[in-house]
Amino acid sequence: MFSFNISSLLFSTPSLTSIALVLFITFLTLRCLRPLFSAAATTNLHLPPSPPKLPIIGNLHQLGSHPHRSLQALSRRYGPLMCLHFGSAPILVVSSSDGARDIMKTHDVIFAQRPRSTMAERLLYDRKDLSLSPYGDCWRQMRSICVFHLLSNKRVQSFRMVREEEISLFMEKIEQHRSVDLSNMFVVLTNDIICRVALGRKYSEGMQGMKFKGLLADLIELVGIFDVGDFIPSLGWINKVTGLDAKGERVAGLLDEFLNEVVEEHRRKMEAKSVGGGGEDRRDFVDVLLEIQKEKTLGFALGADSVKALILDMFVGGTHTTYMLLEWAMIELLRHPGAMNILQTEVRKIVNGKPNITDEDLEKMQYLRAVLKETLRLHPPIPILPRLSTHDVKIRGYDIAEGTIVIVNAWTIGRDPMTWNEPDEFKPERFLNSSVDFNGQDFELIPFGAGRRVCPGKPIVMATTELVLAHVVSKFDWVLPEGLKAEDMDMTECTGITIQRKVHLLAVATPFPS
Ligand code: HEM
Repeated sequence: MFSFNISSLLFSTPSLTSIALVLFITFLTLRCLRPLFSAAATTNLHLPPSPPKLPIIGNLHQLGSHPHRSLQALSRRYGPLMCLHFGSAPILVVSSSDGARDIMKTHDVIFAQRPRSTMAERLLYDRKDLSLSPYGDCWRQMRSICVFHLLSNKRVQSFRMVREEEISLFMEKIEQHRSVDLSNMFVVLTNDIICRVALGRKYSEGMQGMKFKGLLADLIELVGIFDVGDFIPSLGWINKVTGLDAKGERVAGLLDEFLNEVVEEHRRKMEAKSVGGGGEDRRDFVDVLLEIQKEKTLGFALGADSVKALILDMFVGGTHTTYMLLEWAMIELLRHPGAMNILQTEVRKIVNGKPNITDEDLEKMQYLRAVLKETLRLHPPIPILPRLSTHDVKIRGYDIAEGTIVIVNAWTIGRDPMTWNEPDEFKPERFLNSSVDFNGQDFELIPFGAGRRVCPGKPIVMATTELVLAHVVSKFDWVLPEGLKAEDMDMTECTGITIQRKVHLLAVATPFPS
């Protein structure tokens, strides 16, 4: 996604070649002259070390197809705080837990902003959601809705039956087929759970289901896309030529249509006083948001676009990430039969043949929690965390200017040899007698981020993944398909800014006890 070739993009369309050439030369000239004017202002600044950069694109060419890995390699050379340029935009890359603490704790208010993304703003109602909302009153309101009304422990608890029903269907499918594509199955499971929790029902079958599935895939792809125009505005026109702008418009329009229908359906039910089948605990996210909107209980008006934007946040933040965590956990367990064995022994002993796994059972499963932590340390689904500085500030003696984009590389931090023993090895045991947690207080493990912008979805993630994994490993024994050895598993990651394995995880299940 990041490894594009600027010259081929510029000159691939013959009819635009001459315009492109003029723009290119004008921009290049301006770029070359600019340092002459700005040098005087910057000479007294103490800036972090920087790799040499190219005209126009800066260091973009160094990001490669796996930015978290390329940034790790660069940080080994230039240090845990380094300055890159994406086009002309300065980017501070943070690759140590100390640096992350400075950004996300000591100076959290200064870095509580997100960098702008034209595509994500188009899809998420011009930042009326939570994840892109500029830090301020509006963000605070969206955040409180998410933390207290949608994703609180109490609300997550209220959806236990949904999780149990979906997991039970998932287990039936495994029982029927035995030889399964676990990647696909985890995608369907996490989508179905979030659909029922957020929208009140599943959208996985029939034409409507197909349409929604396609739209969701487009949304996730587009939100994560690297938009060259955000960093080199004079090249923004490329998106028109490649069709990216048109695709963004089309997907935003279709999603809006879909969400309008969902909201209308919920309104009609509310008017008929049959919300979610009765009882406060059965309300889905749309019900809760419409009630807040109607009753103005929070002391501010919640706009129609904010309701739809928040729903999309739940899908963008909630589906892909949760499925990736489950997939990586199973990949690592299949590659490490010793760890799988310890986990199965723990879970089976606690479950003790009961059909259901309770919250009290999960509480006792320490190795299960250690497996999930170790998976998130090695494979944080969102490896690089974006922030933006709103003031000039000194970090570790370096001057960081207002408007600098900051990338905290959670992936590199999770594999820092100064912090972790054998950092590239999968060893859940390291967390058994350790107080290190991923709650945003321990900066050596920040898969959910930290500070004001920390992920609000952690309670629902843990409630879902612990229950799924406990079921999957206690009720079945697992092996790789015949002929595939654990050491030969292809661990190549997909290109892009999330960490996903390229090939699907196929595995064979045998019921336990057999
Ligand atoms: C394994 C699963 C997940 C992981 C690893 C994850 C990770 C993250 C990370 C790293 C951030 C940025 C934090 C920062 O900048 O400090 C974030 C933000 C966010 N996440 Fe998650 N997330 C997960 C699941 C979820 C779920 C299930 C939801 C909702 C249903 C969700 C909703 C959000 C939202 C709304 C934000 C933006 C918060 C803000 O800007 O104030 N996430 N997540």
